[in-house]
Amino acid sequence: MELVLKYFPDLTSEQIQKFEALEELYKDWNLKINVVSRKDIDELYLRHVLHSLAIAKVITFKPGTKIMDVGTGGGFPGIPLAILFPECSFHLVDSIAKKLKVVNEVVDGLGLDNVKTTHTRVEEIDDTYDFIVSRAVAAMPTFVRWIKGKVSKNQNNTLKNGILYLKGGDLTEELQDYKTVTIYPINDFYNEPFFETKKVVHLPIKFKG
Ligand SMILES: C[S@@+](CC[C@H](N)C(=O)[O-])C[C@H]1O[C@@H](n2cnc3c(N)ncnc32)[C@H](O)[C@@H]1O
Repeated sequence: MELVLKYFPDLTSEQIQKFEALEELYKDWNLKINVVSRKDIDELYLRHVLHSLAIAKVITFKPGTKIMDVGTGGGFPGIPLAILFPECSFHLVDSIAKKLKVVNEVVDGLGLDNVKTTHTRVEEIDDTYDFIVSRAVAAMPTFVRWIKGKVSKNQNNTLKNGILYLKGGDLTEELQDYKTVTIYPINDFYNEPFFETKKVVHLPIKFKG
């Protein structure tokens, strides 16, 4: 938890209490339903919480911003972001029910009333969002196809509406077709070896009309 405070020193006591409660909740639920690997559970704050919150180093979501986390798995990046931005709404979607069982338990345990979850493939979602966040779900061309028509036009934030994706490695080839993409190396925000090759990718989405 000190790691989170190191990079997010302005958390409220309520946010600190929720981030502290996360570890216990995940440890308990992970014993029953394994959604987070053992190594990752031991380094939950580095590998999951801080990594998810890298998106918040790129953008401060304004109150009322509507966000979908596609392929949330055990709740990342959606749950840490929902704690950090309690006045934004988060829709966490995954195609595997047992993962969402854990997410629902954590959401209830933390009393996160700005989070809803849906068990479905994202292609089936019929709604629009200001931003779509994600980590480790699909290659960008596939991902962009999945979320087509799901990004809304309203722009109240500092970044243009679209995708904020957590990705690692060399992205030159995968992202070469996207002229409007911006890549933020996470080690510009955090000084931790774990993030050495990791990035936040912002891809604004054009919409019709
Ligand atoms: C490697 S896991 C990543 C989970 C989480 N985002 C994280 O980083 O810890 C990929 C997740 O995407 C989900 N997924 C894959 N394709 C999907 C789709 N079309 N719609 C919804 N979820 C999908 C899988 O069920 C899985 O939970």
